[in-house]
Amino acid sequence: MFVLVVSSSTRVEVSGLGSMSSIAVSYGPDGPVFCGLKADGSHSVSCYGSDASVVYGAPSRVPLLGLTAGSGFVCGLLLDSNQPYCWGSNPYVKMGVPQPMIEGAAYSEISAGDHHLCALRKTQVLIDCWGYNMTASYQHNAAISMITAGSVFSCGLFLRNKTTFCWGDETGSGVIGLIPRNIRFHSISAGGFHVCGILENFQVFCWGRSSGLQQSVNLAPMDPMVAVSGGRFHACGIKSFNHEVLCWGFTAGDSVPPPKQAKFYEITAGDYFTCGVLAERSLRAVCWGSAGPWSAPLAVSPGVCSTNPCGPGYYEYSILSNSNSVSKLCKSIDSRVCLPCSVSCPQGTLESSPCNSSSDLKCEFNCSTCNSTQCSSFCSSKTKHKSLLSIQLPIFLAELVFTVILLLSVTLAALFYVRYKLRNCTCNATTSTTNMRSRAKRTTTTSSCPSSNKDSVKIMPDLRRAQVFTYEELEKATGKFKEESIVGKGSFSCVFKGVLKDGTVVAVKRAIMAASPSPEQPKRNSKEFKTELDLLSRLNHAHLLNLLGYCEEEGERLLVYEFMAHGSLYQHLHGKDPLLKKKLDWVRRVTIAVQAARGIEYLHGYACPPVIHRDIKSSNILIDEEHNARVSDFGLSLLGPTDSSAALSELPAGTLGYLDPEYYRLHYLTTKSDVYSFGVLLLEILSGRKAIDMRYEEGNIVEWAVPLIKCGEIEKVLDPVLKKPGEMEGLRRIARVACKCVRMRGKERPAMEKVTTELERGLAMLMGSPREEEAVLATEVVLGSSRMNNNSSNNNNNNSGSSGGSNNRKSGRMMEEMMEGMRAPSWITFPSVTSSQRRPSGSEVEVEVEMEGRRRVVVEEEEEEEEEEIGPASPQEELFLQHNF
Ligand SMILES: Nc1ncnc2c1ncn2[C@@H]1O[C@H](COP(=O)(O)OP(=O)(O)OP(=O)(O)O)[C@@H](O)[C@H]1O
Repeated sequence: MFVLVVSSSTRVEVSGLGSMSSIAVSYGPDGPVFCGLKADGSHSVSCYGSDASVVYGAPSRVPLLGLTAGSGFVCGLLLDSNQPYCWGSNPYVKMGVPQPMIEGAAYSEISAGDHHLCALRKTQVLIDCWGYNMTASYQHNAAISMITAGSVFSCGLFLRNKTTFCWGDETGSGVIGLIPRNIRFHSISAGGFHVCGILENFQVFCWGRSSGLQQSVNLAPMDPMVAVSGGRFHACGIKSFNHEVLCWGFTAGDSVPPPKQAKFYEITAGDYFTCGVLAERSLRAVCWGSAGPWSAPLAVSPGVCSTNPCGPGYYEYSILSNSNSVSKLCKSIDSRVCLPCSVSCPQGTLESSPCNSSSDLKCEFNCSTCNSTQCSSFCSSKTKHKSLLSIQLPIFLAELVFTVILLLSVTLAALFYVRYKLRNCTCNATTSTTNMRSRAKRTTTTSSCPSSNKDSVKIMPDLRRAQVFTYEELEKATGKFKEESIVGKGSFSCVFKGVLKDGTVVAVKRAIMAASPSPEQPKRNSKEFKTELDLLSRLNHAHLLNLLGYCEEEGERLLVYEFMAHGSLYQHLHGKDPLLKKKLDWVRRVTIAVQAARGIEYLHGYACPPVIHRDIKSSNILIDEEHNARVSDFGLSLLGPTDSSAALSELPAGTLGYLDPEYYRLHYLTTKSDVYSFGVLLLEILSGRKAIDMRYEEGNIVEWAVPLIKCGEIEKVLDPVLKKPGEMEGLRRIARVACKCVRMRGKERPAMEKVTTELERGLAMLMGSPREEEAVLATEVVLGSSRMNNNSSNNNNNNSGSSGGSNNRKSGRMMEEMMEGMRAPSWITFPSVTSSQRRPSGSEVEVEVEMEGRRRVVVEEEEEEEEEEIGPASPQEELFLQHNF
């Protein structure tokens, strides 16, 4: 039966910049993060977004009652002890349980502002606050029903007389002086510099100062609301009439509007970003506003669990799961989520069943007074349905059976045909592999990319290598994309581990999709998906992540990669397990750096036109089963101009801390922007610190490490968890090259090939090579296992005895042994596959180019790069860095 659940309600809900809810949005310099309590009764939290300290710091196994968030941090109310627990980073709020914590204190509600957190004691007359300008206990004479926090202030609502009170910093907001003394509220929700409340007639009233903005947040719409939530300069509410969201106040230019015609149970706002739980069976969360993740691939609880019975005007939320049992949202049997009842049906509809303790009011169209197309189609389908049942049912059933049989036979025939075709394909596998290899070989040998004849040497898109998977196959492989299969999350995607039918272990990257067809985000996801698919199917290198296939079905976009058993370098350096970091000794770290450098060098030097990755960072360096590094995540990559020294004018994209200042400031993008990011990565590897880590006085790794390295104090930079190596020269060399990579001017940074050479020498010294110049070769054998073209070295390499695949494998094993501490007895040098392919610098070189079936020799000249010392940053540059990082 058609059921329409709409209309106004007797109860109101609030959650805002910092009110407690089942969902929360943190904001701040590292971007917004959405966190939500899962709808599976576990009370565990999951977070999605760009601020790694919030996303990865979330206590996913600790049960929480509710959430609130501020600038760069999220806090949950612990289910067991009723004390707050915060994670993320904020200089004013202590992460973990905030301190000082009064022994035995138990709280019923928490609410966070920009840099503070307040909690209402269960006794309801005492509020404890922690953080910027607010650390104190506030005693009241009357019971308080709820609290909420704005940017630098907090407010509460008295239970009995329903008036409000606020405290904290009045500057900028004026909320304290402007409190409406005689107005009674159902509830209140503070935003950045304002407070909005729902009056007893369900209309919204806001006060505060809107900082001179034209779209004043104080001008709330007239529509009655069941929930309201305040952002920095805006507020959003759920309309009581149809549960759709309405936002008002200031919105940034690039803002995604709230989804149209979507109904919500709950909403919460960050600063310029708002999220809500959809009032549908999926209980998905969707977000809108500026930046951020646009939806979360999990069901989120529509409200906070309470031990109190749902009073009059509420109904207990329950939903039938697939197995027809009621799915549980709360851990304890005595707890429940109470949602407000709708009290009347919208115009043109009639009440079909009233709100009771277990279900909301249900309405359906009144077929006798139909005046909308929606109503007409509902009524006509109802009539048709009736007549079908009475007259046409037997015919309909016969037709149905016939169609099913027909479909089954067609499907079976198709299946047999595909199987037959596939059986025929198996014997061609070697041939196609050989073809692939020869294609890859061509890719490498066309490295010089001469501008005179650029079209003829371009790598043509070749999507044949990427297999097309069906959604069903990947769903099966990942156990229906279950939570336990998630191995990582990015800002716009979730990565799942999966096992294909043939036993291949794969990583499946699933784009997090916007529920609303907002103009910007789906385009962006789709663009990143296409870029990654297009680039990865053209590129082939031992140190680039291999794409196995993709699936694009009904709006789902999935990429399938080789599975990287040891996760990302970020997880090793900054993950929860400190042992992982310790295990990554100097040789392993530098090995990973060399391998990543090789992958990037390939993108810059051999792909034609060159590829600029634009998002080099430790979470995009993955580590495979054999501990080899692979560069991943080509979603932001761009094809550069054929002349690799020329620049593109692109709006900056990437990750803060790794972004090239020249690109960030001037939108001047060249391959040297990747060199800058790689320099930051090198400093991260050497120091074990994050690119930006606000726990330190100097939070920016470049600002902190470069002066120390330049003063010769490299020991102060090296990761304290590792013992200093006996021979420091290798690491010194690497630190120096890192400094060169992060020079302010792109032109002054070395090209990737130089960086790789320097790193290889550093690694050789670290491993005790007697002669640094020779040492390069030994590492290349380990690191440069050229899966792409095992024999391509023959072109330029005279010493071909060890360049074959088996020798590579053998030497790879030997190196692995060495890396495991079982070093080979003496220094071993092998001719290098990779260096022979590399475009040499500083001399006249001959590069063989194969074009249109003909071979020709291109003579290329390159200038020797000057090895100048790193000059100090100019005052303007320093100012720029301080300002931006
Ligand atoms: N092929 C893979 N094998 C194993 N783990 C993977 C694989 N690809 C990605 N991951 C894991 O998933 C995480 C997320 O990857 P993803 O590329 O989506 O995002 P990211 O680069 O970390 O972040 P962002 O998208 O914000 O730049 C990675 O950091 C890594 O831990």
